[in-house]
Amino acid sequence: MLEVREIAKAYAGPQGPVPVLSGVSLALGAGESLALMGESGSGKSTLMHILAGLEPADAGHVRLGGAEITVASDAARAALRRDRIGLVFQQFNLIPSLTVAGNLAFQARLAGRHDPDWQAMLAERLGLAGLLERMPEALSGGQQQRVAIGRALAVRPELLLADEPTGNLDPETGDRVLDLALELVAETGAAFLMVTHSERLGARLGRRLTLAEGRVA
Ligand SMILES: Nc1ncnc2c1ncn2[C@@H]1O[C@H](COP(=O)(O)OP(=O)(O)OP(=O)(O)O)[C@@H](O)[C@H]1O
Repeated sequence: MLEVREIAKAYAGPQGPVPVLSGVSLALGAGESLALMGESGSGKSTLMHILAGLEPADAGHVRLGGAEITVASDAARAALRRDRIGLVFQQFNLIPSLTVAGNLAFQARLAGRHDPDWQAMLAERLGLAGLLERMPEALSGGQQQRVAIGRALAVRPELLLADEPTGNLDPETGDRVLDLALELVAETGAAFLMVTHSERLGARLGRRLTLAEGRVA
């Protein structure tokens, strides 16, 4: 489903290109989960941005269900991200002017796949059914992150990418949010890749992959 081959990426530095990723490969099947770990600066966020099509790679391939993300145009990458990828960040990134219901529906509507029954089921499972008309500013951190997960899953993504999704939550709330995310990705058959610094959280995912200086350790 997700196939990553020999990804390379460098950023321009004052003395020439500084390599950040050097030949990173991985594969993730439907319903599988992977914790992406490694020290600060090892390239985790850069890899995640490339997988999401938010940044181009210098070399290598990312394929999601047969579609090539790496060589697609900016517009094609944006469409792939909208239609097939769910993204969850440490900062919940909800749209402040939309209610919880509006946030949940946002990406699915853009993708032309808004399904009120599926959204209602997600809201119920995520404990958001009583909060649908609230604005994000009136939610706790854990509630906001549950909305972000619901919004990402509402589109029924093939791939759910999460960058430190529980990093801004207290450990107990973070555990509950991760439990829900793991349950829902298992049920939807999405592939799930989560960046985390936490060995404890990483151990809860199916596999772990550690980056060190831009390579698979
Ligand atoms: N836009 C950019 N321009 C130049 N260098 C960058 C850019 N983005 C990231 N880097 C550099 O690339 C390296 C990897 O960064 P990245 O954010 O991927 O690491 P990370 O493993 O996610 O770190 P952390 O755990 O601290 O978030 C770092 O040395 C960083 O300074």
